[in-house]
Amino acid sequence: MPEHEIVGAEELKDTSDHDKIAIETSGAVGEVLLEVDHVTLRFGGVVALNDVNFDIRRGEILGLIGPNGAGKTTCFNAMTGVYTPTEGTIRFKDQEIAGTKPHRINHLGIARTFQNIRLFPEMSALENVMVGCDARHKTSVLGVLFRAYRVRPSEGELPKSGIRRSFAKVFGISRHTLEERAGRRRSMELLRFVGIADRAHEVARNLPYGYQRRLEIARALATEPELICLDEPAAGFNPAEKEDLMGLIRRIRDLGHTVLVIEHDMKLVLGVTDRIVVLEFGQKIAEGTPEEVARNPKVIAAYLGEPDDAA
Ligand SMILES: Nc1ncnc2c1ncn2[C@@H]1O[C@H](COP(=O)(O)OP(=O)(O)OP(=O)(O)O)[C@@H](O)[C@H]1O
Repeated sequence: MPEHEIVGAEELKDTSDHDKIAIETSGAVGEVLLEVDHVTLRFGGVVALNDVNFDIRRGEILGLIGPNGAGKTTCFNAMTGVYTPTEGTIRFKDQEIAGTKPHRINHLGIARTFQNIRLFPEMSALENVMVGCDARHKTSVLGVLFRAYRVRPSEGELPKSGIRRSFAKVFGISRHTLEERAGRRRSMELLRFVGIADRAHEVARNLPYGYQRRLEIARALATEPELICLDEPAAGFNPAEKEDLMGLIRRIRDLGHTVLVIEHDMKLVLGVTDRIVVLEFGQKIAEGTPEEVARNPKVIAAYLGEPDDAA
């Protein structure tokens, strides 16, 4: 008898229950969550980041903007363990993370999406998100193989009736099974949350572009990150899709996540962020509220000559 639950039509209704996917945060809104402390990063002779300094505060939506080649992606990569700063450091929840491996940083509570979508193309949308949920599971490989670690299920976790129910009552249910069921339910909830639950069982490579972008976000959210970094989430979106994305970014924050967003679309950045940090040629040239940044002469000068991006 399969231990997995089959997701039925009932679960495909677009009625995301935010309480089920909200995260528990370990600090107060407004306190410093991540600190980029005088970071310099060189690639040979290229100084991609030059003494960059800023904070991300818990509960905010922070925009990281700048013209092409300003150092935004390099900054993301330094925060998520892809690159180690040449000088300076990065702290997350007061812990130094510069030079820490990406999977460890993810475990500490930072997730990201990529400029170029990176999904498991042959897996379904639901499975892609379940991979993210798996990252939070406690069961070891041996525990999974032998289903050795059994726990006493709550009433809601027991099979509805029959011999399986009696068996589970006496012998318990393997922790792996319970974790997998919870992961599947949570993944489905996340697909509803980002608005793509109607195609949960389609392989990722067959999904329309906008669905793939949202799927990447759902997968990142599945790891329950306190900080989620979105790298150009609106790339390739039309105006209506950008409007929807702004709503989604706000709802992600409302779940308890802090959001960092790199984006070229100024209308979106100015419309959705609480604060903005501006880079140019690897240096921070401005920081402030969207209104402050929009009227900063250095920012205006940096964007002159890039009329397409400033559209
Ligand atoms: N792996 C690398 N090796 C060498 N130089 C690099 C590497 N990654 C980035 N750079 C250089 O560092 C600088 C900053 O690049 P980065 O990709 O961080 O900018 P960006 O602001 O994200 O630009 P875009 O908006 O075009 O994505 C650029 O001059 C780029 O050529």
